[in-house]
Amino acid sequence: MARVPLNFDETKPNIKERLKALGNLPAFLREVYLTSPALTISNTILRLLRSAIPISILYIGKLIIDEVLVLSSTKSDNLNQIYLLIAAEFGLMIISDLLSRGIALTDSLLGDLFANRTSIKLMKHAVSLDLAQFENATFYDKLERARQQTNGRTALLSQILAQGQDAITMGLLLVGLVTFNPWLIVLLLVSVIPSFIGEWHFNAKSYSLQRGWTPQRRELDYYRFIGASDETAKEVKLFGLSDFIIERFKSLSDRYFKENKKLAIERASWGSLLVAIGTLGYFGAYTLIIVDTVKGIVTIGSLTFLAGSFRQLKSLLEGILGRFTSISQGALYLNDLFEFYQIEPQIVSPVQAKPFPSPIREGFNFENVGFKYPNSDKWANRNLNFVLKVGEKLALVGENGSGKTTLVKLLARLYDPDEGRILLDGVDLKDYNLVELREHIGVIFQDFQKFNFTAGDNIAVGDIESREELPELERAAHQSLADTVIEKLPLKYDQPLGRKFSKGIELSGGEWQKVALARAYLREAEVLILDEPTAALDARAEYEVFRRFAELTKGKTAILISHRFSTVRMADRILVLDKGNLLEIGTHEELLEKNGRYAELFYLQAEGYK
Ligand SMILES: Nc1ncnc2c1ncn2[C@@H]1O[C@H](COP(=O)(O)OP(=O)(O)OP(=O)(O)O)[C@@H](O)[C@H]1O
Repeated sequence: MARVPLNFDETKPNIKERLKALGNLPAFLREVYLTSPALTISNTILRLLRSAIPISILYIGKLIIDEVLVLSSTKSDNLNQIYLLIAAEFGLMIISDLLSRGIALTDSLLGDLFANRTSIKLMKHAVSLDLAQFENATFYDKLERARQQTNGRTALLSQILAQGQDAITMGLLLVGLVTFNPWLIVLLLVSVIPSFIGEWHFNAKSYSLQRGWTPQRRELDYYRFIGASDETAKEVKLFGLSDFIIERFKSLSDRYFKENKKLAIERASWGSLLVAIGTLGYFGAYTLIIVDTVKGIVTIGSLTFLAGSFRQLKSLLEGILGRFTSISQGALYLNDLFEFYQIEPQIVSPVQAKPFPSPIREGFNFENVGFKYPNSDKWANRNLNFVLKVGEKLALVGENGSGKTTLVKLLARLYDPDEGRILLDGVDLKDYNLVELREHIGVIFQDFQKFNFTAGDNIAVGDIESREELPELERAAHQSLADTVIEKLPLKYDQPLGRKFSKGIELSGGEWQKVALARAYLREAEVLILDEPTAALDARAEYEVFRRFAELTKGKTAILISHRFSTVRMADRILVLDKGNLLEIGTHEELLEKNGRYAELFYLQAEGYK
């Protein structure tokens, strides 16, 4: 979707920039049309028809009054013409109501569909972006503002369509007015322009305020969430954090309220003054029409027609100008949405991507790999040189923060190295098809997601294509010991897990871990990565998991991260990381013999168990 580039301080757009943002509207309308061509066309036709109603009603009203005057002055009792006109007026009223309802209906249907379509597009785009982009606060501000656009823009749509409709109605009324007295146009402008200028000015201020407050609004949402959520309730209660969180929420929301209040008061005061000026213009026009009637320049019927037209024109013009400012404000908000769509992922498949080498022949080769997180100056991994042979089980060991998880994130191309490269069968990982690469690597992270889905779906997320294949799910559950957990659930594989929705059952940490582990087994991946998969398991379960792991991953390449040496020693080789650097690598025996860090940590833990 095209977007008008805005090179300015976007929190304080000036008039030119705001007009420029209107350039977003064609792209927006195109999106609306694509949402439902049938509804968009129906809505447009209904509005076109509806726009001719006001002048028709007014004109028939004029004809009725003139006819009444003729009849009463000639003392005629032939009322046929009058009855016909009244019937026509009645018919128009009914049609007008039907059209308005049709417009409201198509508006709301189109609005709902558009909001859904935008939400889906937003989710699709968000998931295509890099993890690195999610680690940036500015990105979250953009995402937040874009998300607001999904519902907020429904109103914009009705406004744009109503604008077109009112413009046509106004054009027709204006023709009538000009025919009688061109001066009325000048008075009309005097009666609406002052309040338009006021609206324009205050809408700009309100936009700046809203936009400038995006980070704080996110913060408020965060306090609202941690202050009242099942995920945080335990700690909030035990640590007695409620008052602390409420106080932070209160002080921030009070500041927001004060700023909003100041603007609202300013707006109301100026608004009253500007409307008074406008009313003066309105009464000027009214006087002019009355004087013309008294002088006999126009008929009494025309007096009612003109006064009615003028009143309607005034409110239409006010509506159009007022709406114009909110449409231009809406167009500025659209920038946020289109800007979000324009964020491009950096980690992508190359144009001529190589297929994943299935089966892998040699393995991975880390060549001087270094990586810093985007928001950090510290190397999370540096100078990594080692080979992970196909079929090998490699354990990663190291203190907290030594770079173990980062290493596997690089392997799965969640990030790309800043230095050096990772080769798979002699080819840079970046040259492979990204989707295939991720399909062939099964990773279970220590902070795996506990989805509030059914137990079956919680396993199926490992390979969502096999969601309907119960035997496959059962196989994976058996391999990861999750079957013992699921057997005890009343609804078995159909049991909703988590507490967010009704009928949901919460599992213990270890039970969740078994379910998550099944995801890795479900996916027939050639490379399996388990990042502290057993941290929450009891000793017996851990032993059993690893006995099976060794069997199940025969011939597969696997990486295992663990702080438990009983687990680690089952690996073919062990890589010890220290502050992101490779300190030692070798078999359990070799490293013990070396008597370095591994041996030190191993004996330290063994000591603890004595
Ligand atoms: N998303 C991130 N943004 C910035 N820095 C990060 C991020 N994730 C990790 N780090 C930093 O990178 C370093 C390595 O982290 P990593 O998660 O790889 O360690 P780890 O060895 O897996 O630790 P643990 O044993 O605690 O799981 C740490 O210093 C950490 O603070």
